[in-house]
Amino acid sequence: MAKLVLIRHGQSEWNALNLFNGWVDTKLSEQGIQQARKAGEMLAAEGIQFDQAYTSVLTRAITTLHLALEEAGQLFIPEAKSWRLNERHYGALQGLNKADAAEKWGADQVLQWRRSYDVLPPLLTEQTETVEVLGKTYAAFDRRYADVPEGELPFGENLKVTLERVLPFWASNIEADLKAGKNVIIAAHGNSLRALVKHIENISDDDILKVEIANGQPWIYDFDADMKVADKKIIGE
Ligand SMILES: O=C(O)[C@@H](CO)OP(=O)(O)O
Repeated sequence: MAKLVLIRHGQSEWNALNLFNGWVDTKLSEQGIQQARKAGEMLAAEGIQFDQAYTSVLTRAITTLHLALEEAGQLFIPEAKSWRLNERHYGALQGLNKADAAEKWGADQVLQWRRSYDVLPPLLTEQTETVEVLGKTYAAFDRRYADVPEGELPFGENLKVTLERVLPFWASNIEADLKAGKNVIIAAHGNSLRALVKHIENISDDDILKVEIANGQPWIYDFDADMKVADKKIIGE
């Protein structure tokens, strides 16, 4: 039986400010750092021995993985990073305050953008766009995306599109490891993990709207030999 642990990164500086984050590369807040360490302690208490780690190319997820594995005494395991595990790309909403957006466009529209399966956010138009927040300029894209296949670089995604770009990596790496009996840990993001959870648990397009994944709370799945979920628990709730 192989185990899969999903961890959403600890609170980011932009989560704390209630800003749309998406692909903007923000850091963990102090609280986020503590949440990541706590997740590692809880995983150590579970006694899980990991064989492989995966994360996105965004700092908040990578840092969370490293802090958690350090606490669990398993920083030595192999790790791979992929843009396919990045947060859903929030398009032109990136850097905006979520409460301000709800006032401007209405709470229901913002809920659809944030949680629906197939409503797209307003899209970016140029690869060179930047986001200005509190006097700092953030690039929408940089050289870490140089290997993204032609035409696949997103300018804004809904959960459906996010799932479509996560799935090839799931099949080629994560599922392949689990089938080989390896225990896998993934540190990623609220919406890239919601997409994975939808796939793993076969959740309907409507019901996925209600699924929330909290910062730093590990979701632990046990898979049987046929890749069916034999057990699932969320720790630290
Ligand atoms: O801002 C974001 O990128 C995500 C996750 O932090 O936000 P939301 O929960 O609104 O999808």
